[in-house]
Amino acid sequence: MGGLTVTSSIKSFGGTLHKLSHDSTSTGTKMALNLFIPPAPPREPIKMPLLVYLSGLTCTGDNCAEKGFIQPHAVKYGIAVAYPDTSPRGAGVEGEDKDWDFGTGAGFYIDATNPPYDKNYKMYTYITKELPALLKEHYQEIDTERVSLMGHSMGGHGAMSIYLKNPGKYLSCSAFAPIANPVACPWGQKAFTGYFGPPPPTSSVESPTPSIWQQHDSTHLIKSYPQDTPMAIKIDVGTADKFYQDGQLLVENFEKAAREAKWGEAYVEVKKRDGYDHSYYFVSSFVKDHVDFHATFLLGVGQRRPDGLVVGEGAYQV
Ligand SMILES: N[C@@H](CCC(=O)N[C@@H](CS)C(=O)NCC(=O)O)C(=O)O
Repeated sequence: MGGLTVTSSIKSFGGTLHKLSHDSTSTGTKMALNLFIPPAPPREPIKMPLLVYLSGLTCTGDNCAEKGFIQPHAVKYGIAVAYPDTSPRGAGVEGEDKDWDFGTGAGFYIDATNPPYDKNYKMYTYITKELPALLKEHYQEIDTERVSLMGHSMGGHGAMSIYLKNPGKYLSCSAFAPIANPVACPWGQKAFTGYFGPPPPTSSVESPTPSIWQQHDSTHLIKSYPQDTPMAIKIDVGTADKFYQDGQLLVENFEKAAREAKWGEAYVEVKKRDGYDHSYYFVSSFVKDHVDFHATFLLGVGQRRPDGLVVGEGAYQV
């Protein structure tokens, strides 16, 4: 895993944003990472939980740190926030810098299996294994067992697919304008072809074994998510989002699959936001709702959902 370099530490909303860099064993490259730590571990010896924010196409960990405004809400609850990068950078893979929606800045939070991307494009392992281990080693005040996922666009796909692929591991999941059905949209099809190889053959009979494409598609994953496992997903999408209008997000396909799998609104909440676009003006407008939602699960403030589901056993009170 290697050491961690603190490039700078910047005070923000009473907490500190640490700009970090480390040599990644998953990607074989140096990875940059932002980590926001609220003012003080508020309730020692209880550690602070972690919210991981996954960014969209072309982003680094800086976009949301600079204009997502999660920090004041994270300070209120005493939650640490990690903002990882969206891909390896400078891996030297041929073609990785050709397009803005594939390769550099577009890692899709999967482990590529298709050469030449299969050596470095291992963002799934990076987010699920290396990142928590790194933070556990270097930031003892963070509880890497209490983690929730949040993301935007490609990062919404990352948050949802990682949540659904690991039932019960993450406490909650939320997404702004997620790529919710990548196997069926141009962005996802391009990325999955490059990272996994050609699309799986289509058949009128649903195969019992999901293809590698389906194994990373939230709309497919929710169909087999175990009914006896906690489920907490919150999604917002703007009606003036051009990518939504162009069929890149397909949130309605995910919502339909969720309802067909009997997950009602108390478990999978989807809100259409009238007139909002795809940008951080949209993300920052609803970020408070998302952090409030995650705090319910991360801190166990003892809320009971309308369906009777008790969320978060009171670790401590806000
Ligand atoms: N470069 C693309 C847009 C990419 C884009 O909108 N990326 C979103 C995530 S999918 C984003 O957050 N961009 C960075 C920003 O707004 O700060 C274009 O020109 O159409």
